[in-house]
Amino acid sequence: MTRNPPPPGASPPSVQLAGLRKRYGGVQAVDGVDLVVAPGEVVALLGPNGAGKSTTIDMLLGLTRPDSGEVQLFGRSPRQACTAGLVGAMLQNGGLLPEITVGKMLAAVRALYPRALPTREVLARAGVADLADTRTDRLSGGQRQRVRFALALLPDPDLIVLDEPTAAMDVTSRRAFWASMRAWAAGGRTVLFATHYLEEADAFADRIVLLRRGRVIADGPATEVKALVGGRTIRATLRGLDAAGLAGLGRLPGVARVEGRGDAVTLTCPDSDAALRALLAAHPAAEDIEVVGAGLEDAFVALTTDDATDPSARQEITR
Ligand SMILES: Nc1ncnc2c1ncn2[C@@H]1O[C@H](COP(=O)(O)OP(=O)(O)OP(=O)(O)O)[C@@H](O)[C@H]1O
Repeated sequence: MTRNPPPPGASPPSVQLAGLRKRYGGVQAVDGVDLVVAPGEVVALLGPNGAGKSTTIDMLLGLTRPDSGEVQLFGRSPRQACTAGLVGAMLQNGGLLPEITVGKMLAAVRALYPRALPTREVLARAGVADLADTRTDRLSGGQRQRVRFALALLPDPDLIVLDEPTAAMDVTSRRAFWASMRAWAAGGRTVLFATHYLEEADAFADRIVLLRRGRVIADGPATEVKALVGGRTIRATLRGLDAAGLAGLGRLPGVARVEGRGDAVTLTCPDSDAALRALLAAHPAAEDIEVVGAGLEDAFVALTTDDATDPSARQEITR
């Protein structure tokens, strides 16, 4: 990552995280995250429960102080960037003002920003114009989320940060939400969003940052990360395989993860062709060989959960 100042005239990155760490008691929630997001990028922070997505986002926004490391947004501290109205955020537990209509709430919050979009425009952009006269305590879970999205759009920010934005939405609301978001981002704005869903990251982001146990384990274009996690599974019977032999399978080319149960082994493979050749070379007596396509979600879960037989096998996908 670049820690030098940008050349004169170049715009600074929208987000620059360097060596970010945060520990809660015995849990290392974030363990050395480096990330640079350029203006106009749409980045998904992807990872299972507890991977450190929300903690990273809270530090990025200046809501949680890192134990060590640095955060810069547009070359400024998070507080300076937020005060200047450069950043809009939609967090998991953000509240809405009670006993007031959506329209009135947006107008009240709008007055706090140095520059802000007209309330009517924000209602339309967030797809909640029909909720302007609805009281905030009468909104459904999905509607609340979309109103919170409207709040995030109010300052007309250059960067929007969303922590699991579609968590309470049904399929129709999800689609409508992403359509609004796409239209907003099309103007060259930067978007960083956290999600558990690989499909959602793939559909919307042009770059995926995969987190596991507070660390970045993959970072690249959605297509590359998908290829990394969306491989195939090889199953085979290897008679008399011991623990060392099982660990050895995890080191074969093209293999990301290995599981063994008795004589039956299952290999999760980003490159099943290379893995199969290597498997047959190492174990010519292998029997009952099957190669099956892994669903993207299944492969993602396999690569990011903590119950792998041989943790060293997963180092192959670390960049
Ligand atoms: N305030 C806190 N106090 C103690 N532990 C915390 C706190 N916040 C987070 N953690 C722990 O830090 C780890 C990372 O949590 P974090 O919420 O950042 O993960 P996440 O990827 O956002 O998960 P989820 O998808 O469930 O929201 C977890 O083990 C969590 O229990």
